[in-house]
Amino acid sequence: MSGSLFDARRVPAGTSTISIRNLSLEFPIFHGGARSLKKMLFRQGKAALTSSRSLRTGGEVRTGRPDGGPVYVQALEDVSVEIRSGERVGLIGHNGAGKSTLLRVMAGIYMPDSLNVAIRGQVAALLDVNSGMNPELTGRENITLMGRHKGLNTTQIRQLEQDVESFAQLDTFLDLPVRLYSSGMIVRLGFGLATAITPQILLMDEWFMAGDFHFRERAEQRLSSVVNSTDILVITSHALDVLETWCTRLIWMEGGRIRMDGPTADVMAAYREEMQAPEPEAAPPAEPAG
Ligand SMILES: Nc1ncnc2c1ncn2[C@@H]1O[C@H](COP(=O)(O)OP(=O)(O)OP(=O)(O)O)[C@@H](O)[C@H]1O
Repeated sequence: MSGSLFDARRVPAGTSTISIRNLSLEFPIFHGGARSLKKMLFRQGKAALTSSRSLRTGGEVRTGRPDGGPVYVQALEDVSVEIRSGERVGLIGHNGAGKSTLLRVMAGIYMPDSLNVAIRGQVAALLDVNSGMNPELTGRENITLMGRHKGLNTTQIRQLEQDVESFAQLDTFLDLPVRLYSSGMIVRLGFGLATAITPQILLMDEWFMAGDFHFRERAEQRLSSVVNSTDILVITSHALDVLETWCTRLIWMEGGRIRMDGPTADVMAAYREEMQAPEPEAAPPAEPAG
C-alpha cells in the first residue's frame, strides 16, 4: 500500500533506473578571491599548478592552464553509477566530497551532457526544504500551487491540503506567508508536501533531519511508508545510523570520485576504519618559485 495520498508512476513499477557514465562536473569560481587563489596555486610550483587537494574537504581546486586560466572546483570526476529498481542507496563521504552535487544531477537540477545521464521513472527530490515554495504565499496557497503543478484536480487538491495540514500541525500559521515561518516550520510544511505524493525515485538530502524531536518521530514514520513504496531511494546523510537503517548499498565519495561502492555493511566498515585512523599530516607550503 502506498504511504502517501497520490501515486505518480510514469513508467511501470519496478522498471525505474538511474544510469550515470563517466560524469565529470566542475564549477567555475568567479569570486574576487579567484585571483589570489590563482597566485596561490602558482606559488605551489609546477607540479601543483593545476591541482590543489585539501585533506578531506571539498573537491579539487584547479586552474585551466599551467599559465593561469580560469579557476574551478572539480565537484565530480569520472563518476559512473547504475542504480536499479528496489535499491536503497546511501551516499557518504567528507564535506564537499560531491554527494549533494551527484544528487542534484540525478534530480535534473544540474544537467550535464545528456549522454552521461539517463534517468527512467518519476523523480521527487527532497534536497532543499524551500524548493518550489513561494515565501510570499501562505502555506495553504503553496499547497494548492504544488497540487496544480502536479496536475491534481480540485478534489485531490482538497485532499492534499487536509493531509499536509494534519501532518504539519502549523495551526494558524498555515494561513500566514511562509516568509514568517521559523526554519523548523518550513521543514514541517516542505516535508509534508514532498512526501504527500509517492514518486518512483526518491532523492533526499539530510535536511529533513531538522525539526524537533516529535516532528522527527512522525517524519520518520511517514517517510518509511513512502520509501517502502518507491522503486529507488538515494539519500545522503552524515548520520551513519540513518544510512545503516535505510540503505542496502552505500557509495563512498571522496574528492568528487567514487572511492567505494557496495553492500552497506562492507562500505560502512571500511569508512568507519578510515574515520578512526589519524589524519595524515598536511604537506608544508612550497617555497615560492624563482
Ligand atoms: N554551486 C556551486 N558553486 C561552486 N562550487 C560548488 C557549488 N556546489 C558545490 N560546489 C563545490 O563542489 C564540491 C562538492 O560539493 P557538494 O555540495 O556536492 O559536497 P557534499 O559532499 O554534499 O558536502 P557536504 O557533506 O558538506 O554537504 C565542493 O568543493 C563545493 O565547494
